[in-house]
Amino acid sequence: MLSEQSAVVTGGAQGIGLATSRLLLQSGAKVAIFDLSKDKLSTTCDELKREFGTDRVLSFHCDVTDEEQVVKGFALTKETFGSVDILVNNAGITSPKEWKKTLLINLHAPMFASYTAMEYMKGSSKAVIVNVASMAGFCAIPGNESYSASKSGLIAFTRSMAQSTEGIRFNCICPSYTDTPLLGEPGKELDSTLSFIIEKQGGLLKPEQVSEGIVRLITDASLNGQVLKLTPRKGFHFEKYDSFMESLEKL
Ligand SMILES: NC(=O)C1=CN([C@@H]2O[C@H](COP(=O)(O)OP(=O)(O)OC[C@H]3O[C@@H](n4cnc5c(N)ncnc54)[C@H](O)[C@@H]3O)[C@@H](O)[C@H]2O)C=CC1
Ligand SMILES: CCCCCC(=O)/C=C/C=C\C/C=C\C/C=C\CCCC(=O)O
Repeated sequence: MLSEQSAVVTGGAQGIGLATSRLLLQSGAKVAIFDLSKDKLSTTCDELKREFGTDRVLSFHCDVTDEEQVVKGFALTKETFGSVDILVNNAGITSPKEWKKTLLINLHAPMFASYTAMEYMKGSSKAVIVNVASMAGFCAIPGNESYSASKSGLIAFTRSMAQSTEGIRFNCICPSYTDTPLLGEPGKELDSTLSFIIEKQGGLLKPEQVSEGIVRLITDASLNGQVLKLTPRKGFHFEKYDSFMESLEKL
């Protein structure tokens, strides 16, 4: 399905990014993983190389907020795989006290990576960028304003780019709480408020469910500017929007 295509997945060393990298590889793509955690990146990429072949996996250690490193990563991906066709902006953090860092990683970095990728995607007939936002972009989390704002911003960025960019599709996915290390150390009991919230949402999603949605947004060429929500109760459902012109008429 995705053979001859090459993808960059940021934050692909674990969680949703790892599930996405694996599904992309299973679908035939070559995958470059950009991640900050040297150890996890190395363990994950070794495992994926054993499973899918050394020539289909590229490991790139970087901080997505370091613009110079990100440009190097795209250049290396193009040099190694011959093209850059797919970008999944997945790396993200939640850290209520570090609001500037949260905005830098969750919003500024995906925007910079998208602008950079667009340069490397020239000549690709299948170029697509998927941003991993969150239901927090719709349901603002009390006390976690930087996270919620970063995800609302990422949704707006995606929709705006989709309307103004020729030849590259932009979509985003908005999962609710998903079972990954982002929510707490694996194996450790979750914080009681978080456990209560997760019970309210109907349980946790699995990273593999989210990756299925991401790959759908990549492979279905009819999808552009789409915001795909995913929750335990409703499953996949697209947010419905008026066009910009229709919105103006309703102001
Ligand atoms: N787990 C959840 O409940 C949900 C997560 N999301 C979003 O999904 C995305 C992935 O999250 P998870 O897999 O849950 O998180 P995770 O914490 O399990 O994985 C995030 C990965 O990103 C990497 N990373 C973090 N900062 C980085 C940086 N500055 N540069 C490069 N790599 C960096 C980490 O090393 C890690 O490998 C995030 O954008 C998150 O906001 C969205 C909805 C729900
Ligand atoms: C419905 C929103 C789903 C957002 C899921 C997501 O993207 C991941 C977020 C990760 C962490 C949020 C952390 C903690 C939330 C815990 C407490 C909120 C406090 C609520 C309150 O005090 O009322």
